[in-house]
Amino acid sequence: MLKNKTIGSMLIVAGTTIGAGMLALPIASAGLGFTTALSLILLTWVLMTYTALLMLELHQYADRDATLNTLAKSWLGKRGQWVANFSVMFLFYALCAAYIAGGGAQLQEKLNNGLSLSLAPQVGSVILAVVIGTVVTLGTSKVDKLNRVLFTIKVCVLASLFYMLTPYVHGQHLLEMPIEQGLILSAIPVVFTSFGFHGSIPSIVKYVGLDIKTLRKVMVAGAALPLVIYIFWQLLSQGMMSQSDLLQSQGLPGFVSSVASIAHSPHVATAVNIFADLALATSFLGVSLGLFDFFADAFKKGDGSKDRIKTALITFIPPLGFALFYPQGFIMALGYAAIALVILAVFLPVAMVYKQRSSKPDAGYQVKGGNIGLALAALFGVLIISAQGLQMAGLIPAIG
Ligand SMILES: N[C@@H](Cc1ccccc1)C(=O)O
Repeated sequence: MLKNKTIGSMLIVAGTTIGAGMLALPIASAGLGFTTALSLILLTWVLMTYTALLMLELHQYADRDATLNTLAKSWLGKRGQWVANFSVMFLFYALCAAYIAGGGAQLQEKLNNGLSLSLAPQVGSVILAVVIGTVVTLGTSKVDKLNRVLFTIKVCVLASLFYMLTPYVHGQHLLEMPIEQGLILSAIPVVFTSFGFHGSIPSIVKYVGLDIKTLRKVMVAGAALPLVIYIFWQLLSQGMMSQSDLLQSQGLPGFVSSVASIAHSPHVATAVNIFADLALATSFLGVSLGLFDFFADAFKKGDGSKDRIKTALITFIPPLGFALFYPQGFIMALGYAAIALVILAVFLPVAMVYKQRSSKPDAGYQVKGGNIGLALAALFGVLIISAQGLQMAGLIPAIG
């Protein structure tokens, strides 16, 4: 059973991580050249795995169902708790709203085409929110089961895409250098967000139990799988087109049609679209699970069905409302999501672990790297926030 949960949890981590961010990667890193993009991806992966392990270092002394709210309260006091709660809610509501709006529109289009209906996009959003909301309310083991199915299909679709596209990769495209140094800074927040899953760590701890050895495996493997997939994805996207062609593609649909026309195959476009839908679905599952458990803890809701339904309403109604009434307002909110993610996935773990290590010198599990590791992680956090700030102020090119 535990082994089963270990694999399931690893897939929840990988499924949450591989989402909208991966779809944005080829365009976000278009002007970097393969080597630079690869270095940035590797560096971000190290950072995110490191901070996920820091979270485990914290969880080992806390209750099994502790969340960022309780951890921040005990290590950083009321103000820290406030910052933690605000960043979790901001990040998760923004992501859920974006998934509901984006996924809902895709679902509506499929229903209309498949069943010759003429539903409004909002209907798609409502259906998507109700389906995912029901699964999350039914419990983590149901999320695990659905996620396994979706994730397996997602990997198969991706594998067939890789198979179809590899012949079109040209080595010389991979040797291109960055077009403009500023583009590196612009790509940082997108790459960083694409490796994000940290809000779901407390849910995984609650599900697996406080077995730090197993949890470490879950985090390391769960973050390594996206790394491998992202590297292949970069090889394909940057190997098939020159940087200038990539830079000219108009968002994801433009990128998909260029790829499909290079491969002379409509199947490629279908596969990318299916993959995009599944990426949104698994990421939405993981993110809403994290938000659900966060609220259950914050409002002291139990695991009875009445309480779970109440928690589900707090989790899903606000982002659904935003998605229905302000479908476009989220591009901006997503820009800020990177900042909330730096707070939640870098600054808070670093600060809490620093405090915990000073008060418990003979700690059980301790991530390697000491204070230098903590300082470097914090420094990267500052760099990411600065990159996002410069982009918002219009001082470096914005992408996506
Ligand atoms: N990594 C996710 C986004 C995400 C960030 C932070 C937490 C959870 C999910 C994506 O690419 O879509």
